[in-house]
Amino acid sequence: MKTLHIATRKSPLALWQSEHVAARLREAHPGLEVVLVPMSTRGDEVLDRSLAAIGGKGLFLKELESAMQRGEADCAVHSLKDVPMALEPGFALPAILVRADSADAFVSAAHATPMALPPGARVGTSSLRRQAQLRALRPDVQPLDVRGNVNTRLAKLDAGDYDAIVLACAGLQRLGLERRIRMRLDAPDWLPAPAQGAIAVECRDDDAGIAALLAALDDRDTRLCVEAERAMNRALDGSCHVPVAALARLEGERVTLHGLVGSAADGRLVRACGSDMADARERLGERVAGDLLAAGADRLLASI
Ligand SMILES: NCc1[nH]cc(CCC(=O)O)c1CC(=O)O
Repeated sequence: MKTLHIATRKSPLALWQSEHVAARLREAHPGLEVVLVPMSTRGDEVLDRSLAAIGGKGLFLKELESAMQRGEADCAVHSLKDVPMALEPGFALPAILVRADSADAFVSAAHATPMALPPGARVGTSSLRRQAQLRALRPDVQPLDVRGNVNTRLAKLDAGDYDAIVLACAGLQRLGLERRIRMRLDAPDWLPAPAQGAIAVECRDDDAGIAALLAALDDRDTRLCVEAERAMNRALDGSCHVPVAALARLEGERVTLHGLVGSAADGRLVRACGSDMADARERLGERVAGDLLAAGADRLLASI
């Protein structure tokens, strides 16, 4: 086989994840040459506006997808939580790697937990999902935007711009920064982004040879869980643009899914939970989404 080219973003976390995929591919296919093709995306370059304002999650993928269409790359590595619920036509995700830590992390030098923050504390997170859950716990703290990669956000915390920030445990662990985690924010009380902690590999859907190579890295248990989470998110996307969080767990052949939608403005949260056989994971996701809407997620949207 020729050399496999992996398109990747250039942030330290993106490069770690792509090197990880490259190493797993070399193990799975001895003799296969794998190289990275690092590139910049609009989501990385435009840092002065919120992601929602410049076009959403898809911005991290577009340049990588164009490289695959031009034949400059065979596949691209993503954090699955940054991949839109509807993939661009012509692309597929043949590999979802075994999930790392899915939890969010509370990061602060001075304060051990969100409850220990002083009144009015400044907490850096641009994620409306994290802002809503923070305000539910501590209505008095001020969530403030912080864009940029993980290292940039930590540098802003260290410079005193914030009293604390919230990041994904998985990103900190991959970068060797696990010591920065003061407290894990665990499910079901605090829920992460759908598919947080899972790495996915994308390729063109007409490239059966590449898809077969990548499929060697696919982890069935992770896929079953993230498909339930993403089905829930997809079902809500049509009806509301509010922060969504979800986490599914597999026990035997049963998937249990916790979901919530929230308001970043006032910290109201609506929660739902359900469980079903793994085969019915997408219907489970849709059912939990329906329960969230029935429990008030629709009214929450109307009041925003
Ligand atoms: N939004 C950026 C992003 N995308 C994926 C991760 C973490 C790694 C993962 O979820 O697999 C992060 C950083 C963060 O949220 O702290």
